Amino acid sequence: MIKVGIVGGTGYTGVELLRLLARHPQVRVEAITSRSEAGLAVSELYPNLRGHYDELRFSEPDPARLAACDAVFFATPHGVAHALAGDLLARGTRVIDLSADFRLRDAEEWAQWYGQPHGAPELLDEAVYGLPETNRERIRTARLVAVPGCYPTAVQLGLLPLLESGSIDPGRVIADCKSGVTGAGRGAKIPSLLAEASESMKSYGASGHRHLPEIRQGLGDAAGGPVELTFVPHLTPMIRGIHATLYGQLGDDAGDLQALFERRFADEPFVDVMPAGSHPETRSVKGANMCRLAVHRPGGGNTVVVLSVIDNLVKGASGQAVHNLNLMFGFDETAGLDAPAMLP
Ligand SMILES: NC(=O)C1=CN([C@@H]2O[C@H](COP(=O)(O)OP(=O)(O)OC[C@H]3O[C@@H](n4cnc5c(N)ncnc54)[C@H](OP(=O)(O)O)[C@@H]3O)[C@@H](O)[C@H]2O)C=CC1
Ligand SMILES: CC(=O)N[C@@H](CCC(=O)OP(=O)(O)O)C(=O)O
Repeated sequence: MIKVGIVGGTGYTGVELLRLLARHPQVRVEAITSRSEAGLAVSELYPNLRGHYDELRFSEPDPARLAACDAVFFATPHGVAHALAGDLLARGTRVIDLSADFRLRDAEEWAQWYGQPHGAPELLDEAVYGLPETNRERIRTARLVAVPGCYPTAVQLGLLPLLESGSIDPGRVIADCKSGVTGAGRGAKIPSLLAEASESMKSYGASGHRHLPEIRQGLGDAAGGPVELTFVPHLTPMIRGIHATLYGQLGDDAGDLQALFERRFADEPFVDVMPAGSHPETRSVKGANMCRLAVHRPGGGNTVVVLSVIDNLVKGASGQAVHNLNLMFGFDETAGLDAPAMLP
């Protein structure tokens, strides 16, 4: 049994960590922080957790208490892990960061996209990008893991087989993505109000979203060179879910794409390549640590269309974070993560 801490326990990804870890046989949540709810019992704020964490209360972030844990999750806005991760690592606590603080390898690029200087550039060399489907072996020994963003997870998984095999032109890739409103976090924001977000849909960040450099970095690694990506995110009136529709231009010698995808993900417990002709729905992954993919070649032409769905809070954040924890501590990869999706 290991002890874990969660910084940012009142947000959507924090409470999702609690829900998943409640079923984890080898993990005990020892500390959970919130500055605004310090002193409150977890089960009082989140009655769905009654009976699971009855002794646990939110507390102010206390470095000594966090350092007594084997691992600490950061489910906080960007910048928070920059400030605290170095101290925890120095005291022997491993860090799993759900924010974007350590996802980009280049501190200058991070500063440009996040509008503030990188707060811990000295840790970037040892940070491991926590996409198990590409980095499994490095994650096992990592002390600091940067859990990928939600859009970056859905987009990279959908494009990896095509770019790794050189099947598509890396100069012309399009990712048209839709997210539910929990992607924007639990903080009060006007665009997340029911009257603003329901019965409507809109794009945002079309000329540059902060996930663009992260996705480009990952796809570039897969392709072995730069990838020109057009990425347009949209806000849709659903609570959870990401739907990515991905377009690539095939070369003349593209083979059996269905077989390519099935081979690439044959041993992956959290990627499901659906039968040819499928159209995965976001509700088929709601609450589950799963990415469902379908690959299409409309009219047998040169454009490949990949459909990729995840739950932004599970495979797009907290579930993937627990998967990383399982790898880092040598647990069964699926521990705490074997629940199927909820339908409807
Ligand atoms: N929502 C999603 O779908 C996804 C989110 N992420 C990332 O995960 C992180 C958390 O997201 P989400 O759960 O949605 O965010 P929320 O806004 O819902 O929650 C943020 C949490 O962080 C705490 N917090 C805020 N500021 C600080 C601070 N300065 N020091 C310590 N704690 C702080 C808050 O509690 P309090 O203020 O009380 O301390 C709260 O518990 C973000 O970086 C986000 O980008 C990644 C993938 C998907
Ligand atoms: C709907 C919505 O607002 N989504 C967020 C992305 C989700 C997220 O939390 O970003 P990370 O994965 O990088 O942490 C956005 O576009 O900024």
